[in-house]
Amino acid sequence: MDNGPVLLPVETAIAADATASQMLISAARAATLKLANQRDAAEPHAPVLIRGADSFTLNSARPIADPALDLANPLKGPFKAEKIEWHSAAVAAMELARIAGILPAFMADPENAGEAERVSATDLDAWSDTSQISIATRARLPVAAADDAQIIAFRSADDTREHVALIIGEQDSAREPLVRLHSECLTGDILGSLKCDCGPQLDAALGAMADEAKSGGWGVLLYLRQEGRGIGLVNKLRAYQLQDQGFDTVDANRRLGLPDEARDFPVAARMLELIGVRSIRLMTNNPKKVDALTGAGVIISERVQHQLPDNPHNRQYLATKRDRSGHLLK
Ligand SMILES: Nc1nc2c(ncn2[C@@H]2O[C@H](COP(=O)(O)OP(=O)(O)OP(=O)(O)O)[C@@H](O)[C@H]2O)c(=O)[nH]1
Ligand SMILES: [Zn+2]
Repeated sequence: MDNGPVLLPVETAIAADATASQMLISAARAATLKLANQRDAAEPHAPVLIRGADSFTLNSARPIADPALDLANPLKGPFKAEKIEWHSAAVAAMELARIAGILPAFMADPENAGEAERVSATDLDAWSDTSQISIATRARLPVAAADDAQIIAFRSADDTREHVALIIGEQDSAREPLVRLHSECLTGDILGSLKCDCGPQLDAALGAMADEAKSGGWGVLLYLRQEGRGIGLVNKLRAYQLQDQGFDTVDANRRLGLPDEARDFPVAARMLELIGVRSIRLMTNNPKKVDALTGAGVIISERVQHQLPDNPHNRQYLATKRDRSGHLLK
């Protein structure tokens, strides 16, 4: 890392013989490891540098990195937290781990780790620069909800995630479209998971847009490749495992040392801009989506409630949305 040491990600490292005297982990993880001088766990995604009595190996680092393994591996220690002289590099490393969808844990300045690839904290700025996003292609796409839909795919130079928009009905600049920002949820969208409300919300949004199109209006579904609110599929499933141990959605993410909300909504604003949409009616119960889009220059003339019936498996998830994440749910 520019202005910092070589950092070896514990989850994906293949250098079996690597050892290091220090590890970079999240403040949340440091709090769980009961470090005396840990950073304030109020910012669970913040970096903390730790040293143990012995050098870390990949085998000993893994249970330190992964809270989902805590029940099976009573933790070793003690560890002590040390001052980080390369703080901005450490913050960037935590963010890179989130974007890569891996556990935010690294061996610092490892031996026998092989060749390192140089990265810089400013690489992250290029990654989140929405002006890099452009329309890659469009095609007619008949879907179950509407057989005259059109799909638009987007690409960005520094981001491999391919976001898409589905346009239902005839685009009409004189009329505000009904818009839904849907964040990827493989478990809910594809497998019919009952743990969340994503699948029914997606179907209902497409249905509402089809109804709108029948009465001369139109709709835009933005399908954002920000699985698990931006922490990735594997980390979301780790959070599910922690939820089964009793943590709610917010605390499960935080315990993993990840933000409970890490989606970047400016991406959605840029997609709307590229389609030629400035003013919308937004289907959501989440006031933070409204604020984030408004902040990115989209005019929201109306928030359309988008609440679906609950089930015994997602009742707690929805209650957490309402009680801890500020969703306007009845
Ligand atoms: N980390 C994490 N992500 C989850 C969990 N359950 C669902 N998700 C993700 O949450 C995202 C869905 O959120 P959305 O339906 O867009 O909505 P929202 O911000 O809650 O608000 P609405 O617009 O009102 O639906 C998807 O990316 C899911 O993968 C969970 O338990 N943990
Ligand atoms: Zn879901």
